[in-house]
Amino acid sequence: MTTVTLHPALDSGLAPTDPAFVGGTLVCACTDRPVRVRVEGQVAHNHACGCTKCWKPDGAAFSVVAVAPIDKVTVIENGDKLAVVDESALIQRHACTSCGVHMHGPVTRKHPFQGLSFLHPERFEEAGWQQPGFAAFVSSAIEGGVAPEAMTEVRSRLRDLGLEPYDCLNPGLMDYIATWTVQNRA
Ligand SMILES: N[C@@H](CCC(=O)N[C@@H](CSCO)C(=O)NCC(=O)O)C(=O)O
Ligand SMILES: [Zn+2]
Ligand SMILES: [Zn+2]
Repeated sequence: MTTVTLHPALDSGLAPTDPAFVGGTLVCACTDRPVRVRVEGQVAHNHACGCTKCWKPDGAAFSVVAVAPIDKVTVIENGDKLAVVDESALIQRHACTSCGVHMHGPVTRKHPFQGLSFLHPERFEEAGWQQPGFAAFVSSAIEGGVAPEAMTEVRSRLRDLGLEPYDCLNPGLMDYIATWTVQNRA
């Protein structure tokens, strides 16, 4: 049986979250002119995501992705290297055109997540960022190439890490989306 690589920040156990983390700088993988993005404050709702849209390190089946308010996220260096991956997507993922790392993903459209930017906190130069709390879009990992037969083991390993696996978002976020939908009916 081949063991699926979940993600480098998951496979060897989660690092501690620092309650005093005040923010930091995300850096892409380029050695030449890396893109840097400043984030003020701690990230929220960090999760492992199995969807095909989120950026993953080479060989990883999951991304690690969190949110911060758009106004707390600023591109500070080499932003000319960024391009939007898919203009039609809800999350406007800005990727480094040299190394491919997604550096920020604002949601500006009318949506429950409007005003949030999706970030990959493992790209922080600093330690202490909020660790993932659940696993989302787990079944979508099959779309990304994980063998269906491996999914029982994948879900079991996620649970062992304390990351309850869901095939969409977690119940708190799904309830939030549904509540917003009711309140915003035309
Ligand atoms: N099966 C699809 C799912 C893609 C998807 O819906 N992804 C979610 C989660 S991304 C981070 O939590 C989403 O909200 N996407 C919005 C967007 O991508 O703009 C697949 O795997 O492709
Ligand atoms: Zn880069
Ligand atoms: Zn995703």
